[in-house]
Amino acid sequence: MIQVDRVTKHRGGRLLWRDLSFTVARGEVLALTGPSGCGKSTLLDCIGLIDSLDAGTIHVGGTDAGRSRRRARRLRRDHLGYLFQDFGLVPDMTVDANIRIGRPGRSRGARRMTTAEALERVGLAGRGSDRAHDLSGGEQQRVALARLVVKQPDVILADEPTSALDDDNARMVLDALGDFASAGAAVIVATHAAPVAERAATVLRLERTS
Ligand SMILES: Nc1ncnc2c1ncn2[C@@H]1O[C@H](COP(=O)(O)OP(=O)(O)OP(=O)(O)O)[C@@H](O)[C@H]1O
Repeated sequence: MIQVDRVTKHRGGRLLWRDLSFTVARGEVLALTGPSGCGKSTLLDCIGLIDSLDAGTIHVGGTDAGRSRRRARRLRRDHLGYLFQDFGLVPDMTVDANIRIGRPGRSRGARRMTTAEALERVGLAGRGSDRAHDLSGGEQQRVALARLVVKQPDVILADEPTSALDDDNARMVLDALGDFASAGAAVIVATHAAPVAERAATVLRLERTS
């Protein structure tokens, strides 16, 4: 589902990674680990088509967006889903509106779940008209999960998704990521947390180059 081929990236004059290649299949969870500053978030951003490479290619579902912004936009809309450490919600918007940002995505199987059903799935039934900024951190990450539940993307990119959460909410997020993979998504998680990496089928450790 994700094919990373000989990618290279510099930041601020420093080499982050050179000629890096790997693949992530549907149903697979890959953990990206390594010391602070080694470029985990940057690599996720490149795979998520919100940052650009210096060299190499990344295919998402067989398509390389290359330099085409339109193709990148389509791939983001149709295939990619994100989960961030700081939740990535629009604070002044309602929970329902935040969940709808993820659509249209791709509906796997039969009917797409409604926002109300997705909220029930993540334990937030009836909270759709609350403003995102009125929710706790754990609740906000549940909203971000509900957005993925509705969108059902083929690829989920999660950047330190549990580091701002207590143990119960962290476990819920990890269970949900496992469920997305079981349903056929390719999942990549950047993390410092050993329990997160332990759940992944594959661990890719990046090193600091200097
Ligand atoms: N917008 C930016 N402009 C210039 N340099 C940046 C920018 N964002 C990050 N960097 C630098 O790029 C390098 C890689 O950062 P990145 O956030 O990808 O690492 P990371 O492995 O995810 O780190 P952490 O584990 O601390 O989150 C760091 O040296 C960082 O200072």
